[in-house]
Amino acid sequence: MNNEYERPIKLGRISYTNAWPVFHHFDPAALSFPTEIHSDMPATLNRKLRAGEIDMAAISSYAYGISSDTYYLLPNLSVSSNGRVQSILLFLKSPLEEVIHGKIALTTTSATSVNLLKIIMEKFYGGKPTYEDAEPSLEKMLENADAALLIGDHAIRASWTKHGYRVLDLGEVWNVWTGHWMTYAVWAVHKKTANRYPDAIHHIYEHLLESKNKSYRNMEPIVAKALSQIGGTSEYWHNYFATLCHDFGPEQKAGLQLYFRYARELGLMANDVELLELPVQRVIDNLPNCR
Ligand SMILES: C=C(OC1C=C(C(=O)O)C=C[C@H]1O)C(=O)O
Repeated sequence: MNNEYERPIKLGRISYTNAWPVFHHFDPAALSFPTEIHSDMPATLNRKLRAGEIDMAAISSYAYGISSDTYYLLPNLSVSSNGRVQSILLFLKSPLEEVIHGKIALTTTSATSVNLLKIIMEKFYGGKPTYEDAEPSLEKMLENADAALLIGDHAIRASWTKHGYRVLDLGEVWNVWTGHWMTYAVWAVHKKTANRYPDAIHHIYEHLLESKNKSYRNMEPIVAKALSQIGGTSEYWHNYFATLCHDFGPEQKAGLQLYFRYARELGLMANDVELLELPVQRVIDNLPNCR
């Protein structure tokens, strides 16, 4: 162990497939200092990062927004889409006109999408539904709700069942109403950790970016892993990873700032957000992957 570090750096990894292209080739053993990976659902990583139980993580963009003063963003990393995302889905048991004044069950794994849903329901559709947190299980959620929001692999698996419900893709609704990209997750690091261990944090960042670049040069290993762990078809996964974007450039930032503005207007968020990025020690090549 390098004596400069009194403790391991703790890195949170989203357990859903949407983050795999960034993490797949990331190997903590290749680093010259101890790094621990904490895999979890986004909402859990949001809480752990906020509490300082981990140092850096992929978290919900909403969770970044409400605590942006304590974090740096890792440049050029996000989970975004320009339209359909395929894994942020509202399943409608009742007609949309009823849902917007009815009851919606919300997965406990999300923060960005639950607030995106509120923006869509209240600002775009002029509704005022009631919301209820629920474990991510479609049939259970719909037992006493008019609609259910699922994200990530829970949404993907549910979309493959013969459920018979109408489905809204929130990435698509957002894009139709705003014309913007939507960013669901970002990579954040505590400023105090980054200031204390700048070399370590920069190194981890470099490895994450290299992992992403490698994934985008060849998505096959990630598709194969998704097939064996989740199921589905090779075509489905190639299409899913092509739909997502893992960069965080001007277009993604503009979409996210609009989301933050709408969240503030609805009282879902109190503060303005400055997207402050980790100062990089040297320029690292990024293989652009957003279309
Ligand atoms: C595209 C997705 O992005 C995500 C959505 C998140 C949220 O709603 O808080 C958080 C992280 C990502 O998992 C997804 O989960 O399907």
